[in-house]
Amino acid sequence: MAKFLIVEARFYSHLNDMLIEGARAALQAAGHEVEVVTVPGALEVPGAIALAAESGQYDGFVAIGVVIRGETYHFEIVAGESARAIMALTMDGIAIGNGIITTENEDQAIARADPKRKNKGGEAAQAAIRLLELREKFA
Ligand SMILES: Nc1c(NC[C@H](O)[C@H](O)[C@H](O)CO)[nH]c(=O)[nH]c1=O
Ligand SMILES: CC(=O)[C@@H](O)COP(=O)(O)O
Repeated sequence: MAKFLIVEARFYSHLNDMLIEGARAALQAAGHEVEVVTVPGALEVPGAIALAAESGQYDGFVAIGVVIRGETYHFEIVAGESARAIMALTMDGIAIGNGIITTENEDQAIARADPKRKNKGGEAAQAAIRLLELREKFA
């Protein structure tokens, strides 16, 4: 059994609830322990994961959040920079699944957050589980 931390950017609560449901189900089905912490937005997720990884208390991480395009360039910054920073942490050997969905509108986000539809939360959890397996295989 491993210990996973879900770091959620709670910008759209109802969508996060679905993403977390999917992620938690996948992690628990694989026999892992799950904790959840909350940050304001997707830009804070990589930093929170870095802090938690430094603590040595967790084996893997799932980033959860929703970024929906608005009127300005800020979508590109929030979506792109959170993904880039999470990828950089992954390249440092931290097992992270990225479940921060980035969409043009809420309908697209609902389809991807719903565990009974595209289940992107569960998908991200499976990715984190696999990366942890590989880290242990290559250790
Ligand atoms: N617009 C969205 C944000 N914006 C907030 C940023 O993530 C960040 O919290 C703020 O800039 C303070 O540093 N965050 C999301 O997760 N989703 C959005 O749609
Ligand atoms: C993704 C965002 O930053 C977005 O929610 C903000 O909307 P806007 O670009 O209209 O300020």
